[in-house]
Amino acid sequence: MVDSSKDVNGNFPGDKKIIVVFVLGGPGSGKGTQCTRIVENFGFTHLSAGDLLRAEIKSGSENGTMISNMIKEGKIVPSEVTINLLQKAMLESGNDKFLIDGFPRNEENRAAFENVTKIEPEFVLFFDCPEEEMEQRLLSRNQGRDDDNIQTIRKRFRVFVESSLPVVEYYDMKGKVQKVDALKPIDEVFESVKAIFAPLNRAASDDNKLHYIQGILFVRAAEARFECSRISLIRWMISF
Ligand SMILES: Nc1ncnc2c1ncn2[C@@H]1O[C@H](COP(=O)(O)OP(=O)(O)OP(=O)(O)O)[C@@H](O)[C@H]1O
Ligand SMILES: O=c1ccn([C@@H]2O[C@H](COP(=O)(O)O)[C@@H](O)[C@H]2O)c(=O)[nH]1
Repeated sequence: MVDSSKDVNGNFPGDKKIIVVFVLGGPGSGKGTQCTRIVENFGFTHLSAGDLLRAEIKSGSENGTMISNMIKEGKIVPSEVTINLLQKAMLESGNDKFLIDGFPRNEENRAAFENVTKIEPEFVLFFDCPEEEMEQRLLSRNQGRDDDNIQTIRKRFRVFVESSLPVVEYYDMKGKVQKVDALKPIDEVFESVKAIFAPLNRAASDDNKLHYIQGILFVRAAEARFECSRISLIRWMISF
């Protein structure tokens, strides 16, 4: 169901802070695996751009054949298609915290997303893993994906180095990249990930406390104003 607090153009209202974390890393670096754990522990909604594109193919959409051909070749689907799917999924989720996994894939994806949504990522979670390890993981993933074959895997690696790494470098220049050693076992990788997300929870809890204190002060001020008016009224009545 679409959240009615969003406007008809699908924009998030200006006063609502939307938190977006881009999750990037080579194919098979473990992005999806770690996102599942982040969702369980930190209340984010996980949006895998690849999963959304695969669902679009299955839905029988008019873009299905084009998307399917791009995926088989390891190529990047046009920005407007992916951004549309992401925006729709964000609005439908009702959440305000998102892990956007496997996007932006190139500079054009990045600029288009920021232009359309006006959202800058909180940070980029970057899973750093050697190609040999990623290749082994993808070849034994066994999820029946059309692109988990050695020919397409090699193409995906090339696209990652040529088009996606520059996006990571762009955000690194802005001091927004949190790099994780993804070669370690799953549990150890998640220990590093937890350390990155924990401060976000603390900031949210501090924010809640601040709002609570502001609420109490507001009530006390209202009570004081009421008391002053009551005294003025009694004085006025006595003066007769
Ligand atoms: N730290 C790890 N050590 C060993 N295997 C892992 C690790 N993390 C994930 N895997 C396994 O590697 C495979 C790829 O992981 P995952 O699907 O999470 O990667 P991904 O980065 O999301 O891949 P893609 O970009 O292709 O969608 C899976 O079979 C997963 O179980
Ligand atoms: O933003 C995106 C994300 C994905 N693609 C295409 O999908 C495949 C698979 O992506 P995964 O992240 O591994 O699930 C990818 O190789 C691209 O062909 C895309 O075009 N844009």
